[in-house]
Amino acid sequence: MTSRKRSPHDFIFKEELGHGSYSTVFKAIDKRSPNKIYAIKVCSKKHIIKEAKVKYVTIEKNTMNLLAQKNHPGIIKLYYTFHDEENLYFVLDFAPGGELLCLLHRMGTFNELWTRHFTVQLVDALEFIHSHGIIHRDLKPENVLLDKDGRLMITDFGAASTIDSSLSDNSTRCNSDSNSINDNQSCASFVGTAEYVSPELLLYNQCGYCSDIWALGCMIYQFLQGQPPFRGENELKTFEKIVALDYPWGPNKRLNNTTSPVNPLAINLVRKILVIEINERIPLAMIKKHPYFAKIDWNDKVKIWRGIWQNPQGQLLQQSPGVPSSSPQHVLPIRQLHVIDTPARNIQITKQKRKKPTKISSTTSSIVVWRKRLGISTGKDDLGTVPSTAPAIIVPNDSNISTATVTHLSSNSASPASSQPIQVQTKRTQPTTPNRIPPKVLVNSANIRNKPTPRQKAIVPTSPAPSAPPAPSAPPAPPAPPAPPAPPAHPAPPAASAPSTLSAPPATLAPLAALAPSSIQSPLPAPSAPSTKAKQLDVVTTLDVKNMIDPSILKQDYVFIYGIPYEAEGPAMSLNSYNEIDNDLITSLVTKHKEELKSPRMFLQLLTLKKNGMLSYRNAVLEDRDNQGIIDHQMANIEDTDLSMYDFEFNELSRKGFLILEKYKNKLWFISLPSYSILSKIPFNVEKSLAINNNENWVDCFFRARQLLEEKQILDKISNVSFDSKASNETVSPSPTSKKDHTPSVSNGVTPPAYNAKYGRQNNVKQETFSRIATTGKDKSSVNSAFAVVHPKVLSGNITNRTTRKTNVGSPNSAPSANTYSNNIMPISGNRSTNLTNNKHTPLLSKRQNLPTHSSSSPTVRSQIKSAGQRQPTPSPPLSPMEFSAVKEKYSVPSNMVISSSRYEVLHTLNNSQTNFDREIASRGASAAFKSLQKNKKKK
Ligand SMILES: Nc1ncnc2c1ncn2[C@@H]1O[C@H](COP(=O)(O)OP(=O)(O)OP(=O)(O)O)[C@@H](O)[C@H]1O
Repeated sequence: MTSRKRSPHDFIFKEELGHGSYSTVFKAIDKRSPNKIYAIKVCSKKHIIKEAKVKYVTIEKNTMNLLAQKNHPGIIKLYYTFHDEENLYFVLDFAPGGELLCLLHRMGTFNELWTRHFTVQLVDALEFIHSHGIIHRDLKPENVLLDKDGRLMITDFGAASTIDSSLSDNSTRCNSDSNSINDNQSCASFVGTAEYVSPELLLYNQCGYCSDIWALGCMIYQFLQGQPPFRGENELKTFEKIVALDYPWGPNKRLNNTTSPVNPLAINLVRKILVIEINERIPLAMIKKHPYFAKIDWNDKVKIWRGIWQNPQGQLLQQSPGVPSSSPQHVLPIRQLHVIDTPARNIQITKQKRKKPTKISSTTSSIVVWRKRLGISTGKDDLGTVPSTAPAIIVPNDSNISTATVTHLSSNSASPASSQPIQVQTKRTQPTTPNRIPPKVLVNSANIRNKPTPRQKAIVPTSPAPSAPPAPSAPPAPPAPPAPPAPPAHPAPPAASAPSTLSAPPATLAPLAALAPSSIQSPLPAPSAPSTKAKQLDVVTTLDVKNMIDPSILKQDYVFIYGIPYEAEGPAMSLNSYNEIDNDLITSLVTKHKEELKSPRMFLQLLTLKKNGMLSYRNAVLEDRDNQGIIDHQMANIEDTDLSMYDFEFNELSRKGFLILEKYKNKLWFISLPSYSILSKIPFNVEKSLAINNNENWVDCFFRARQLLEEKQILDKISNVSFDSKASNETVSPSPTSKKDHTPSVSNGVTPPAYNAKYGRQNNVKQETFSRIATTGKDKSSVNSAFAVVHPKVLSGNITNRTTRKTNVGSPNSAPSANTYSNNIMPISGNRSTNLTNNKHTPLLSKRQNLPTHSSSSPTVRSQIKSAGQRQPTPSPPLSPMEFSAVKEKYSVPSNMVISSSRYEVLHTLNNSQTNFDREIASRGASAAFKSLQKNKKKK
């Protein structure tokens, strides 16, 4: 690490890359050497102290300092640290590829080659970390970032712990066949993330290098299966699964629904890692010798540390033993992945695919509660009563349950239980239904479909007219409709998206299992009759399917619709200034039409959102009353780049929620959700209950629709590409650094993405994707003032996501977890009240919260950070036609590249405004209207 004193003034702060529980990370350029781009982690001192995070910051700094002394490609390097009155600053390697988790979620699972490639790098990096006496303790795909070439870099050492050097020397730490265990106080505290926490920490308050290895095993599994092995409905259930080794294997399932068998060697490796007994858990040294890595030359660091999209097929990532050569290899070409190498990566498929792993808080309450429940002593960290004996862990009766004894490893017998062996009933073998649907899905399925929601109850009349004609608008249930696809927002357990395969054993695995060396146990259980549980699942699924009205509908419900025409006039404004302006525009229009909006409408409309993105409505009353057939009025297509969505709580008398859809140059659509009381007074018979998914929020479903479309586009592309040498020789888009030099209209450091007009337009690529997040924070207060504006044209707008731990405000790579949209969703409503009655208008678009304070930094730095964080507009330099074509040429990308929304912005802008780049901007509609509105304000 360089000792030269640096300060915030030495850097130009650009856009925010994300934030963690106690920090915000910005991209920054070194003023002294502008070619150097860093990630600067800014930690507000006040916040750190208030949230009692001092310990973690210190650990992180010390650990990274230690590791930075020796360069290792697999570790994010800490270059400088400094502080001012307000903040601490960590200057780090910039990882433009974002989190490995994002990549994984984009792809669903990694194929054989990628899994091995990343695992090899993880093992090498982990070995390096361990060789310095450091246990990471929070290894997970979220804490692994990617550099521009797709090389992974481990980060987030806030939970790290050092092994007392007296306990083991270098050779025994990681190169020997033993797994060191550390039971010193700091090491045994509860840190980590529920899904990746090791059994020794859960059971004995202990962790060691072996705990990182456990997490590595979880990650390998996740690469192959798309989600971590142990995931319960809550933390406690997750812990139960961990100590019971309860995890299923299914085929490697890709986003395009193709499946390929999992290499039995990989399964074997994971099984050797996910072992409760730490002495039996395979150590790193042995992992390297595992047949899964038979062709890896661990000494060839250059080869090992090639970026994933630098790897020509067949070199490092050779076909491995155990996998038939005919097995499908979906390897993206280099340029396909370049999309994540730019700030413009905001395709949201993935994050929505998962349930956010729960980070175990420093209070460790979950583990303490869990242990207490099981009567396990929590040793010195236990604040509760200590039982005299440690009872067996109870897991549900299952034919696969075997009993294993986990001996207590601690020499420290602080608690009476610690000297007792703990009987753990452990599922050593794979469950009989490898493809079983996770309980969560069953619960959802049953609950959602079979139990009426409050709203459903409300709209079912107490005494329906017996002669009521069948709903004319209800399309007949198709004879064998496909089961509803799992919402993209859900993690993709193999069976979740294909309920029809619930009880079927994965046939694709069978031939592969036969190929496995005899020493390797087949991952497949012997085919057995489906369990009662599975049968129940089938019944539920069948019922669900029968009950489905139209599988193409994502959501359908009764609403009041107001279409308010407005004129888009006045000069255009820059994309970057749109957000704030737009907010005011909406506020103003709501004010203007408040009387109209407040007055209840006579007729409810049945609003329908289809999975293809089409939004239409029909008059529920007329159709229902007169049986006149369905007249669907098209409103918009969700993927329309000119469409934006807003969502805020209306909270006025009977109104429950409020949603605005804006269609450029057309109308503002105000969609109001009727309250239960209104619904119950509806005079007509709606008991046919055309409502579908009415327990889900509209905006969430819009996101889902977009997500489905996005996924489809990506899958279309992925399925069309092949990974050959030709592809790898083609030009790779410029690095973010080089782009910058020629980037027009760079505000907040968001470089214009590359674009290919020919491809984007002519091939009918839907470039528009999701939005960035406008505002969010971990704490409720920040979220409460959040208001998401989603506008694809404005660098894809903003989404507020109250459940996401991290939010990359201003960074397109900040796509919020897709899962949050579908599971926890409701990104925004409830917090953005527009009090029309009092005629007070809370700003609809709140400023970003949770930023570190910068008041004591220099005005320049402050303003840089501020502008980076708050996305204030910066003037766009005009481009001459020649410059324009140079830019266009420079950023043109191969035709197989996914174009995300930000790319589209530039594409669109360049396309439409060759001569007046800085004036003719894409969002001419509402933005222009608002300009005139602003003028009016000024006049007043
Ligand atoms: N070096 C980096 N390069 C690029 N992006 C980064 C870098 N470091 C962090 N980020 C981004 O910023 C986000 C926040 O990082 P940070 O380390 O502050 O939080 P975290 O470690 O993920 O959270 P916590 O420490 O609360 O668990 C990350 O999720 C990542 O997306």
